[in-house]
Amino acid sequence: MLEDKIKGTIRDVIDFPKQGIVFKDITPILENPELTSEITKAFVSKSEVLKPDAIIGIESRGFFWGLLIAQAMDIPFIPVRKKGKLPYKTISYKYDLEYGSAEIEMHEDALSKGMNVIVHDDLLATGGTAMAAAQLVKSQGANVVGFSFLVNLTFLDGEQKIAPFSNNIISLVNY
Ligand SMILES: O=P(O)(O)OC[C@H]1O[C@H](OP(=O)(O)OP(=O)(O)O)[C@H](O)[C@@H]1O
Ligand SMILES: Nc1ncnc2[nH]cnc12
Repeated sequence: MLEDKIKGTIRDVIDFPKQGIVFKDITPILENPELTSEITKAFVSKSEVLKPDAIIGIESRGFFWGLLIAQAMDIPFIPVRKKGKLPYKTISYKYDLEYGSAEIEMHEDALSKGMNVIVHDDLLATGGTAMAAAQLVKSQGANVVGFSFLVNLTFLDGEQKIAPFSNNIISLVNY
């Protein structure tokens, strides 16, 4: 089963980046092209029914599959980046993380009104990051038709935070 293969490949790193955090390191998956491609196909088959016009990928680990999914679906990929990284005019949103706080940005012309998008990231923890990205989407008059994550840390209840934007929450692996 794909979930077992993913779980068997993810590496737990204890106390990174802070004491008490068990960090889910997905980099061993990226070293396995076959598994990476299998994951892309799984995301695409679960995303197709939502008929998105674009995939929003969140820096930095949301870029790994975000672009692969968008390419496979032949739709645009839109990067959401940490503050100060995007060169053109931006809109921004501040949020809390499992281990700190951050601010993310999107180019102000990246979305147009009425567009339907999926917000993608590697991992859902408290949901602060995905919610911030969804806020950026909504502020542009576009719609979040779903979220997709490789990993959902269900014990942190991130789904509760993002469900008001869309109930379509795809996750390939749950802990
Ligand atoms: O649901 P949340 O509590 O908001 O946490 C999830 C976010 O945290 C991680 O990113 P991180 O900020 O560590 O940055 P990175 O992807 O650049 O490593 C992860 O990739 C998600 O973006
Ligand atoms: N425990 C965790 N592992 C990997 N990425 C994370 N992002 C937020 N919490 C995380």
